[in-house]
Amino acid sequence: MATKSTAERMVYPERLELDSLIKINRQPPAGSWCNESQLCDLQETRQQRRPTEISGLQSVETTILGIPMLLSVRSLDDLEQGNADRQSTISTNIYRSSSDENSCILQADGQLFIRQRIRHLVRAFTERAQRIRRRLELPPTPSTVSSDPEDGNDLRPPPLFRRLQLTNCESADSSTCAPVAGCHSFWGRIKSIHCNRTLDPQRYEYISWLFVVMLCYMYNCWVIPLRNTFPYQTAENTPIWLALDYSADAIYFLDVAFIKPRLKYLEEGFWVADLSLTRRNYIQKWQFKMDVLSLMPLDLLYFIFGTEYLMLRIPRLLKIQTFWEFFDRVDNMVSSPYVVRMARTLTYMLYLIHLNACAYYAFSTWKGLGTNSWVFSGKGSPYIRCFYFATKTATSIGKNPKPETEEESLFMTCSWLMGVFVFAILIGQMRDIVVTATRSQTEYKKLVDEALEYMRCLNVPNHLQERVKLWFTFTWEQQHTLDESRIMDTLPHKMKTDIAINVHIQTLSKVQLFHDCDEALLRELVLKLRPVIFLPGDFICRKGEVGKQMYIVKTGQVQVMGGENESEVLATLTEGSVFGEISLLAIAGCNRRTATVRSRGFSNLFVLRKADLNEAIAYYPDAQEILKKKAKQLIKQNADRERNNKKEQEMAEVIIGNRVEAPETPRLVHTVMQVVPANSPTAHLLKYGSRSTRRVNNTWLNCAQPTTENQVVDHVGVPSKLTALCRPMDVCNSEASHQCNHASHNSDQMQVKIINSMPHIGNNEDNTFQCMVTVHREMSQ
Ligand SMILES: Nc1ncnc2c1ncn2[C@@H]1O[C@@H]2COP(=O)(O)O[C@H]2[C@H]1O
Repeated sequence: MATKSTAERMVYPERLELDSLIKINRQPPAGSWCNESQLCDLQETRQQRRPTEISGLQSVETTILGIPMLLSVRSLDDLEQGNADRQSTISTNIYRSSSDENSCILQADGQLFIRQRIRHLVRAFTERAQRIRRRLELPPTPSTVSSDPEDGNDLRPPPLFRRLQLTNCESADSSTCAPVAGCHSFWGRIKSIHCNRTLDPQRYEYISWLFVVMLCYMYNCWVIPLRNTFPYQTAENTPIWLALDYSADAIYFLDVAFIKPRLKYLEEGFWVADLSLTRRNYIQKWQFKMDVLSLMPLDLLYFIFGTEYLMLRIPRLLKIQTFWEFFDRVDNMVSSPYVVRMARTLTYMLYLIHLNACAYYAFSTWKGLGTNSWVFSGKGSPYIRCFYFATKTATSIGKNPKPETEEESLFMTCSWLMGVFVFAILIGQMRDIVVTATRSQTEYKKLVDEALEYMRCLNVPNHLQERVKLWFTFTWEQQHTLDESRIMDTLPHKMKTDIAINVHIQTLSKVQLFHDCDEALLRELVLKLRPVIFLPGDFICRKGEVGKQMYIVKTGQVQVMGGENESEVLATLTEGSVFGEISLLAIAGCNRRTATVRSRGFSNLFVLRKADLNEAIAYYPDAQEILKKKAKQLIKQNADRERNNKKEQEMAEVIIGNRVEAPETPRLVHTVMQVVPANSPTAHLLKYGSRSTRRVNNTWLNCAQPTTENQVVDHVGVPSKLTALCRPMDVCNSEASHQCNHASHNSDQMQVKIINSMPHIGNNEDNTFQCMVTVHREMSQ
């Protein structure tokens, strides 16, 4: 192994050796190449004529087996150069004279040597490449998990969806074990551990096991000093205590023998899952020594000293690493690590008090229970009384009995010192934990207060203040931070992308637009998305504004408004919809918004700024095309819709106007009417006209009173707009607002034809309805 690595290592002294060898033995004249056949001849000659020289050379070759990289590269270059030269000149540069024989032999030796070296190098490189490949095939480390496409973080749509469907079931090593069915169940997981043979230290199964071992450790920590000092172990309950002790020992043993040696570990950034390696890794650790020591069977000495000699179990306390490991792992795993940290600090405090209580009781029994006012009187529950005393002294709360002897004074001094130093540190830690846990909330509250104070100073209307408050509340509820970027900015770019993808994956997987986009583009875009929250009724963008950003709906609904006065809902967009891209891409040659978009309820959107979008898609022409195509589709859709609307309105047009003086009835008609019977159809027709005439007449309505706003200023036949105020009772006794359509001009000679009208807006104070009518004069005078 050592020789091999020495051979592979390439060092400079060897280069010197080869250089000196070349210098001493070879001084090739320029252009003294020999061809292949000559080379063979020369080799033969060399073998025949110069055995000593060759052996010398061979020995030198052996010494320079580990050719330095620099030299090897140079030699390779030389060789390549030589080969190239030889291609062109070999036919011309022949072995010229016998005086060059020696140099040619050396040349051949050199080439042979270089060939060997190249072969050796190739072999070494191949082996190294294979080794690296094998490593890369190992399972990824947690830090690479999120970016591993195999793991489902590939942003291309199909894997995206696949990722959502991925189960947590880790397939067992196929070489050793078939995949475990139903691996979600506890037993499935246990089986999977058995099949995999090694354990992932970050998995729940291992942490659950750690919890069990930690409980055993706590049991030992608490019970050993307790039973050693307090009279809680009696002849009757000794078997129970022993059973508990040995159960804990059994768990210790299982941990040391079967669990810890199977733990995967990280080496050079890769998880090592080979059982022999994991075992070796554990054995080499300091923890292993401590674990083995903790299992020291000193209890065998019970046979000599008796079972009440609990100090023999003190080595069990050496397994403290498990306690720390458990809390560290849980700290990384749970959503509120503050609780875990508090629990750990509290455990330390309680344990110190426990030890102090045991010491106080031991001291009291040594001095004699109740012998003076300081020692424990022996009345009541000894443990509770002593624990109370220890708490008082450690925290310096309450009145402590005065020590009467030096030993007692010494004990009290130690207790107080412990209280001052150790407890002060622990309580300080607790305060830090609480402050950290609530810091973001405190900051949020401060910000809200500042914002409201500012608005109050500026006399901002109350309803607006209420909206701001609502925004703060909703944003906090949704994100638990007001400045997401502050947290993210501390992370490396790669990790930020991974997190962003993980966070936004649900939404992005629903964005139809991204289904056809390049994955790399998505990775770029995802970091540039900024979350924004809109309240019900908020306008996200308005028609005609300059478009500076586009949006993706994360949650909630937004409405695209269009038509006259933007009262028509063109579309309701939900999760995964994209809007605002038309003006960004300046499709119709203009960068204005083509529609108004407003939030229906509370909406969570992602915003993508124009500059970011342009920067990202600059290198992705395909994506640009897709975006443009989709934008064009929308524009076309809107245009079609507008055309259809116009058509419908034209179909529904109503001609209204003032009654026009009927022309004088011709005399002939009067004569005919006198002749025909009064009830006959002819008389009816002559009197009331045909059906169609009647219909038209009926639509000539006696409408609203004229208002000053009624103006028709256009030329004959040219449509124009006019605002009519109509009283509902005047408008054909109708009550509905849409009857504003029937508003007319009061001009005697004028009929107006409504070709467009705006729906009812609302009634004014004087009980009139306002509507906008587009008219053109049908006839006049
Ligand atoms: N008919 C429609 N259906 C859905 N979305 C639309 C429709 N018309 C316009 N939009 C979107 O509303 C956006 C308004 O701003 P833009 O014009 O930038 O981009 C527009 C489109 O993304």
